[in-house]
Amino acid sequence: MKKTVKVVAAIIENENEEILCALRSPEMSIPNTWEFPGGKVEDGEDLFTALEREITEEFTCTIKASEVFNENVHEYDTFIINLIALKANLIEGEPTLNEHSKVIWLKREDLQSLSWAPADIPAVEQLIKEV
Ligand SMILES: Nc1nc2c([nH]c(=O)n2[C@H]2C[C@H](O)[C@@H](COP(=O)(O)OP(=O)(O)OP(=O)(O)O)O2)c(=O)[nH]1
Repeated sequence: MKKTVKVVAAIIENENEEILCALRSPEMSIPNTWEFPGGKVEDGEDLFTALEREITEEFTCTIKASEVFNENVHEYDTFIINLIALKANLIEGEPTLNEHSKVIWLKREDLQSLSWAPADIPAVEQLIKEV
């Protein structure tokens, strides 16, 4: 049976109404795809704490997660992901690359120009519909 992993991802919007998008590196799983940055929730950890921890680890900046925006279950070849996208605000610092290949800020209408990790498509579609 495939394992189900619970993953939190951050929808971070800047003052220009642009959303932070991160490119997974060739060394990461699901390489060279775009994602909302985040990672796996550890046992006993709440979603908000998990996301704030992951962003500090991966980008050396501080966010505050505010609310659940989209939740989706997607089956990959080797595992099932329960992807929970949370709205979040950048509190301190700017995203610095530690593991990812690239980050960019994109307007909602331009999000579909990227090659997203398949599990992220529902969150991308909801963002485009949002305004
Ligand atoms: N962070 C993140 N992961 C995503 C998204 N969409 C998606 O399919 N994934 C997948 C990629 C990975 O297989 C998994 C998350 O793992 P990760 O590598 O980002 O998390 P992690 O830091 O906790 O992982 P690890 O180092 O413990 O392996 O979920 C997304 O939008 N954000």
